Order: sequence, then structure tokens, then C-alpha cells
Amino acid sequence: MAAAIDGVLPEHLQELVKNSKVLVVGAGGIGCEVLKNLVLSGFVNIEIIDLDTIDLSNLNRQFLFHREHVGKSKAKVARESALSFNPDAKITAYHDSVTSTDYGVNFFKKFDVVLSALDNRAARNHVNRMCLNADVPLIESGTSGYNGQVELIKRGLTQCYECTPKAKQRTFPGCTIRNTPSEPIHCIVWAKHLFNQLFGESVEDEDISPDAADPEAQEGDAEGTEIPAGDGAGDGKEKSASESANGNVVRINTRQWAKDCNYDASKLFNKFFFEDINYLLRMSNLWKSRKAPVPVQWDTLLPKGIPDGDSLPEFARQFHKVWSVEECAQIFSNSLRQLSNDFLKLDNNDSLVWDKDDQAAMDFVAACANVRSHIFNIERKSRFEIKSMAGNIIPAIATTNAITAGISVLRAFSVLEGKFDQCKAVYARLRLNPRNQFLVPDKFFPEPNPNCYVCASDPAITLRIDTKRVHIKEFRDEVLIKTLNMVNPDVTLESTGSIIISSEEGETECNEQKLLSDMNIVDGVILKSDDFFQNYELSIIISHFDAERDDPLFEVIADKSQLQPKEEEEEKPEPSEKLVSRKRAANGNGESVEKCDDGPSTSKRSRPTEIEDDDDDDCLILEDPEDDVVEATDKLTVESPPKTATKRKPSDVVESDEITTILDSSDEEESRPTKCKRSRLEKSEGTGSIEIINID
Ligand SMILES: Nc1ncnc2c1ncn2[C@@H]1O[C@H](COP(=O)(O)OP(=O)(O)OP(=O)(O)O)[C@@H](O)[C@H]1O
Ligand SMILES: [Zn+2]
Repeated sequence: MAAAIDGVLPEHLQELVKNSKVLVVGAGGIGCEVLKNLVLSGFVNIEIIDLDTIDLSNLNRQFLFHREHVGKSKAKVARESALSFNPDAKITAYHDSVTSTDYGVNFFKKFDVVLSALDNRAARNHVNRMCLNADVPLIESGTSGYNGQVELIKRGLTQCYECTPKAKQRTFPGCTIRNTPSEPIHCIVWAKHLFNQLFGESVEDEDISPDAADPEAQEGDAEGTEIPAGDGAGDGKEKSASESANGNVVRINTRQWAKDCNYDASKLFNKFFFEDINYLLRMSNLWKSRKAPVPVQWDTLLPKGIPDGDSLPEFARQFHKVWSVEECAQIFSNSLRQLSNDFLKLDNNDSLVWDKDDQAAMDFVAACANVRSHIFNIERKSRFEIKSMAGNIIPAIATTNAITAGISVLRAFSVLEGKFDQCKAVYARLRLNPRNQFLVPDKFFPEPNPNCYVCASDPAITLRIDTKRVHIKEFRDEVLIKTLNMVNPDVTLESTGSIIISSEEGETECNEQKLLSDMNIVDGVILKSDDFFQNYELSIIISHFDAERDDPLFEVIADKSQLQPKEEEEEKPEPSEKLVSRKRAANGNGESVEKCDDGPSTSKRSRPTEIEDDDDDDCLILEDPEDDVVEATDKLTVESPPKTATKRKPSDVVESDEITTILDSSDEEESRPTKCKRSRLEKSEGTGSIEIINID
């Protein structure tokens, strides 16, 4: 406990540290380092929360964990390991999600400072709200590869985490994924969707079947090739016609069909890689200006079948090798067997969750993505490369985590001393600036956003929404919970006070399937939404629009002046205040995926695919204003943040305190300015060559 030794910290700080109570949220890469630093600095009252268990791939950088801890609670093991540095510390560990209602505002009020070390936006948003409500200073941190950042969030003094809009996730149109992939990532997304369709939580938007409603396939088809919507791929029109003749089309979903086939690798393989591709070929328009796909058939590929035996072939563990298509077919068969066994052991409504660290799940996606790439004449990738793309991995660098955690704890010292002016955001950079600095603090605290829908005094948003197509349930789940990050919202009509959504079970279920317009939620109506748990109230001003095919069904707009007539909207650049939009089905009626009796359907309307954002380190470092801001390292979840985003200038103030001094950049470094703003990390130079150092 170095810092408890007199003279290491000033006496008054030593006392403050000893008597304070701190919460660490997240016991991953940064969280472990933060906990270790806190204990070694003399903090004795610490609580730590993490919902996860230790994975083998964490061990290369989460040094409180060792091989024997794999599978155990991160928070609990972190506690045990940290106690070995100071057995007298009082560390309470929670193996739980910080968003659980057990950790309300009163829980947060216990702490003098909260240090968050999370990896996703939803949890960060939630902790932000709890700390604002409890009026506890929050030290928010994040890393991505060689970039890191730490910032203080304090009610009334700084911006909150939600003051600035976050970059949108990178989306791919549904037809690109289902019909016309042109990059490895399109095939990887498709393969992940296939996994979900067979074994995971089934999402309608993620249907992998060819999309007969693709406008490009329909328009101006001189040959007049008819693509029967809803036809089973590969079984052709005959089958469909005979079914139509007796008017008794039996439709089943892909999952059921695969189960009925007993997960026969050859049948599934032929379905996805031969019959469906042949079906796509019949959409001749698609192939007028692109190279047509070449279907592959199981028997042609593996005339001798799969070698007997359960053991994996040697190449299956060669993660850097680019497997041949034949090898992919073998891996497909092996992983399919493993996954179907696991799936069939589950209870009826349970499903598997895709995880990049699950061998069979990763093998399945790598094999399927590569076979599809081969079919579409796209470069195949090694399992290792596919894992990094599919898992949205940004290379995690232990030293960046350590530096970031170090700064977090230095900031905690300043907070305890009440020296908030010394807590401006700090950015760790990949390259030294001209003054040989790679830790660059902000010059000032950016003003809280007066339109912030979280920390403004009377938060309000305008919600542009198709009230004739969005149901109350979708409004609650997609808008209030997923987009606005509420946990358990209540909603009333402002004018009448009538309850639309109640957080009490059983009170408003009868409304769920109604359209907003059925409940008189139409243009101009104001809704009052309230999350008791987050102590958060929000006015929602409804602005109705008729969504066209492939339009997002809703859009949250922080500033009403952003609403423009349709024609103008097309001209103007993406406004920064458009916070989030989720694309939804054109028909939006929530119908389940329908299939023909001996093969899944081939016809789905085109929908965009949003790459999951499950591990999003929300950091952004903007480079020169002239530079295009590009997406996070090799992470696939974000688009360029809007150019209109506020940029901050680097500070030229050298902070005075000995302990917390982080030498600053200066304005003289015009050649390499560091204009910073929270949100996402840019693509760093050189990161393309970074090895992902996760242990497989
Ligand atoms: N809602 C939440 N409540 C509590 N802990 C959370 C919550 N969301 C995320 N976390 C934790 O935050 C930590 C973030 O750490 P980190 O970014 O190093 O992720 P990781 O899962 O350990 O690593 P990787 O994603 O690279 O495999 C994780 O341990 C994760 O379990
Ligand atoms: Zn705010």
C-alpha cells in the first residue's frame, strides 16, 4: 500500500482517501486496474459491481484474474485479488448488472465518487443518470486500442454523458446482406444472422433468406423473370404453384425446418449455399452489373463426405489459416453438430447466445461467412480475422487500460479534494504530439447542452414517428427503453393524464398491440414519460410522419428546429442532434418469418441491418477539423460522426497540482491538434496492423 506510507500523498489527501467511499462500475480491463490502484492508494471503502464472469480471453490484460478463475464472477474475484494488496480494505463485490433496480439513487448516494469502467453505452447512460440524480461525481473512462479517455461528469458543472449525441451505428441495407454482399463483413453479418435464425434469439429483421422484394431485383426486369414472393428457395415455382393450387401453403420457419431435417449438414448446406443462391440468380436484374454468385453443392464439394470421427481436423484450430471452401464445409458440419446438440438440450423457449469466444459458435460463423464469400467472389478471411470483425473487437491494450485507470484514480483524488477545475477530460493518444505528449487534457469543461434530454432542467425531445405504424409495445421497447435508455417507464398523455404505459405489471398490457394513433397519440401530442427508478422525467413531443419503405419508423430529435419538410431534409447534411434511429420493417406488423414446407422462405422485404453494438467503448477523439473523422479502429459499429459535431480545442493550461498534473498540449501544435469530444474513437493510424491480443 504505497500511498498509505506517509509522504507519498499529502496528509490531507491521505485522510480523504481513507475516509471516502467509492464505487467502481465494471471489473474488466480498466476496472481491475482501477480497483488495484484504489487499494494501493489507501482507499478502504470500496464497492465494485460487474455482471460478468471471467473468460479465458480476459487473462492477458485483466491481471486480477488467473486461469483458475475462469468462469467465476469478475467482481468477486477482483475483490479477493485486491484484498491481497490490503487485507484491511472493505471491498463489497456485486455480481450483478448496475442497471438492476437493486441499485437505485439511494445506493449511489452512499458514495463520494463513482468510477465507471464499462464497455457499453446503455450501462454508461444509466450510470450517468444515477450519478446526476444522486449528485455524485462520476469519473467516466473508456479505451479503444491505444486511445483512452477519462472525464468527470458532475451535475451542474460539466456536460453529462448524454449531452452530446453519439455516432450512429454502422448499418447495412438488408438487401445487401441477403442478396448482394460485396465485402467480407456483409457475409459475416449474414452468418451471424444465420446462427440466430437457427439457434439464437430470432429477430425478424435478421432473416437471411433472399429478398425478393429488393427494389433492384424488381425494377425494369426486361426478361420479366418472376420471383414468387414467399417461395421456398430452391424448390422452385412448381412446388409453390402446386401449393397455391390447393390454397394450402404450409409455412414453417427456418429453425423448425432445420430441426425437422435433424440438422443434416448436407441438407442445410445445400439449402443456404445452393438452393438459395440459385433463387437469387433468378433475380436477373441484380446480376446485370455485378458478378453473379456461383452456388456450391455439398456433394460436389465433398464427394467422399465428411471423414468419420468426432475429433476436429487439424486445420480447424489453425486460426490464422484461410480455410478452403471444403475445409469450411467440414467446419460447418462439425460446428452444426455441436450447436444443435447444445440447442436441443435447452428448454423450449430458450436460445443460444452468439459469443465470439464460444468455439462452435465462432467456427460456425467463420465457416458460413467464408462459404458465402466464396460464392460471391469475395475474399475469404481467416477465423482470426473473422473473429475480430464479428466480435466487433477493438484490440484491447493492457497499457492503455492501465494508463486510463491511473488517470481515473488521480481524478478521484482531485474530486475528493474538491478541486474540480483540475478534472478536465484527458485523452490518451496513440502518437506523441510535437511536444512529446500523449496524454492531453481538455482546456475547459464544455458547457452542459441546454437541449440535453437528460440533464436539462425540463428535459424534452421531439419524436418524429409514424404513429400509424408503431405499436405501443414497440414504442416502449424500441423508443423508451432501447433508444432513450429508460428501465421501466410510465407514460401518460399530458393533456388528459390518461395512462398509456404503466410500469406496474398488468395495468396497461391491453394497450400493447394498439397503434399510437389508436391511442390518440398523433401529431402535436405531448407525452409525459417517467422512469421512477432513474428518477427521470421526459416530455415527448410527437411529430407524426408517414414513413416510406425502409425509412426508420422513428427518430429522436433533441431540438425541434431540426424538423424540416421532407424535400429540404434530403439536401441537408446529417444533423448532429438526430440522436438515434432504428430501421424497421416496411410492413412493421411484427409478423413472424414465414417459410414453405420443405425450405425456408426466400422472400423478405428489404431492411437494413444494424451491426450490434454490444461492446461499444464510447470514446471518440477527433483529429484535425479538416480531417475526415472515421470510425473506431477496426470496430464495425459506427459511422463517421456528423461533421457538425462540436469540437473542443486542446488545452494549453498546465495544471498546477503535483499529483494530478498531466502535461498539456499547446495551441502551437497546429499540425497535430487534439480536438476532442466524447463519443467514439477514431480509426487510429497503425491500428490496422495491431494484433488482437485476446487469448483464444
Ligand atoms: N450493466 C452492467 N453492469 C455491470 N457491469 C457491466 C455492465 N455492462 C458491462 N459491464 C462490465 O464492464 C466491463 C467492461 O470491461 P471490458 O471493456 O474490459 O470488457 P470485457 O468483457 O472484460 O472484455 P472484452 O469485451 O474485450 O472481452 C466488463 O467486465 C463487463 O462485464
Ligand atoms: Zn446532459
